[in-house]
Amino acid sequence: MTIMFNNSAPTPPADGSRGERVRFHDLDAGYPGRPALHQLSASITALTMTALVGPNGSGKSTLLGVLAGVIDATSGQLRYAEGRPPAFVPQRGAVGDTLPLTARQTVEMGRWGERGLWRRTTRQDRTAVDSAMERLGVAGLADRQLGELSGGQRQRVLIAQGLAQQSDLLLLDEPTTGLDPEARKRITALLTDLVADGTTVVQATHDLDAARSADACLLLSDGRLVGQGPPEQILTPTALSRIWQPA
Ligand SMILES: Nc1ncnc2c1ncn2[C@@H]1O[C@H](COP(=O)(O)OP(=O)(O)OP(=O)(O)O)[C@@H](O)[C@H]1O
Repeated sequence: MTIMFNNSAPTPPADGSRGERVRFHDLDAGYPGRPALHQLSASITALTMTALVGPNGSGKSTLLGVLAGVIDATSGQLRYAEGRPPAFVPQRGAVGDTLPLTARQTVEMGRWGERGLWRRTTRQDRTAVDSAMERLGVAGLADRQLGELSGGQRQRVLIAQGLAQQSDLLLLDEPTTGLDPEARKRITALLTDLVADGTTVVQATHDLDAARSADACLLLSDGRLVGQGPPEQILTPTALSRIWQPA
């Protein structure tokens, strides 16, 4: 497995086209005794929103994990354009309810990669945490225990943790799952704003409205990439019914 970094910055070239932020080729990945991704090749355009779509078990979280660097690919190539290390927002259900952490402490964990566990918090850390919490509308929840928050509040705290990392590449695993339609819309609008502000966003989602508002979709089925392109070309009724057909 090769991981490469190149020197093309993720800013749009003068002709208005956008560069690639991430490219992968023939990527295989999985878990002991269980291959989950097979020969995936695609690119993520900088400063766009990409939706990873597919049925349960199709490999969306595994692909996000590989892009985030928390799961090792077993073969293939993964190339990042120059930029900061990705920020990863895991599925809400993957974060324990019983962790004795306040909302603010949870967001502060987003700064660990920058400052390490032991260095004292700097003014820059505090500013990053404050601004992420304000942007997600969770500043008023700072002292509440994470486990006491509603699903939507907890989701916003986790996204704030991702934002506090101040990366230009934000990877989110099902950020709108389990939320009411209003909360889903708010999070989708926020992600769209982040793209406009210079972030490349990749989200795994079962929310077809969110996927349709993305710039590009990667459609997965059984660990294989079966479609990539603009949502109107990929999320067609035929493709969706074929992929979601009961076995
Ligand atoms: N920790 C794990 N150990 C072993 N196998 C796993 C593990 N996590 C996922 N898998 C398997 O890898 C495959 C892909 O799972 P993955 O979680 O990436 O799918 P997904 O598309 O994100 O699913 P969902 O929509 O249900 O979240 C599935 O067959 C799944 O059973």
